[in-house]
Amino acid sequence: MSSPAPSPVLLGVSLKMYFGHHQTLNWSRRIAALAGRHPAVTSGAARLFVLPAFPALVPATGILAPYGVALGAQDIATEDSGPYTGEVSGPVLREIGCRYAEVGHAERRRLYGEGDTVVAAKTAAALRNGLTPVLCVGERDEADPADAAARTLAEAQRLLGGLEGAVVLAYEPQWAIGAPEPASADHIATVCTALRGWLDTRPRHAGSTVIYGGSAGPGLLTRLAGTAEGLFLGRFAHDPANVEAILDEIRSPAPAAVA
Ligand SMILES: O=C[C@H](O)COP(=O)(O)O
Repeated sequence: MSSPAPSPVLLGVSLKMYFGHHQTLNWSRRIAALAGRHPAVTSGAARLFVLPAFPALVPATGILAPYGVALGAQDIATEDSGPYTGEVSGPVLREIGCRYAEVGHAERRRLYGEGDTVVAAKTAAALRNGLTPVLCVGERDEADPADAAARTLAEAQRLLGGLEGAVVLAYEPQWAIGAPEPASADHIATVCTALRGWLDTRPRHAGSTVIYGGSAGPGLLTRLAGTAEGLFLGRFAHDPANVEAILDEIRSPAPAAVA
């Protein structure tokens, strides 16, 4: 009997606020072309999602969605409609074709004062609107792997406590974001394994995925050897050649033998 196919590797990219509008669309065209021809994507061994700035969501969906690349927002309002100047609601994100909404990123916590209450409310907003939250969790200061796992697990438990639905849990140790190198493979494996183990005890989060972000780039997936279910990429995805190098690390299923 053949063993079941492994779950697809999930690769997400947040463009944060790095690119101009036309630059975002040009980059999206290159990623679409890559997704259309790379065997890791065309075989279903890898799934891609992209989180551009809000104004690019509609045109980038037109470019990327035909190649199976999902789109998502880098933020979401806690409320679904009303007098919330400057916010973008879950229903609108859903209406324009988003599949994901990022919540809890360290930059939003640090620069915009978002705390657990807001992060949990944004996670709930994504779930009730049929969007998969990309919920970022991770320790602020460098800690040993066991300590980092305990802190990150407690954070995930706090944020997801009363909620139900599949999430992407993005383990992003804050000290590894914007750094020259990611956390060590051993560190990432310890924390992601703890998160996965907890999710496995929660049927209400069936279908969830644990990925790693924080200076992730080519070579890391291989070093992680399946201990994370994907990567959340930042700067190192700006060059599509790096995205291609990461896809090259994902083994595509061999074509079925002709009888
Ligand atoms: O959203 C992505 C992460 O914050 C990682 O960004 P980075 O790879 O540029 O450190």
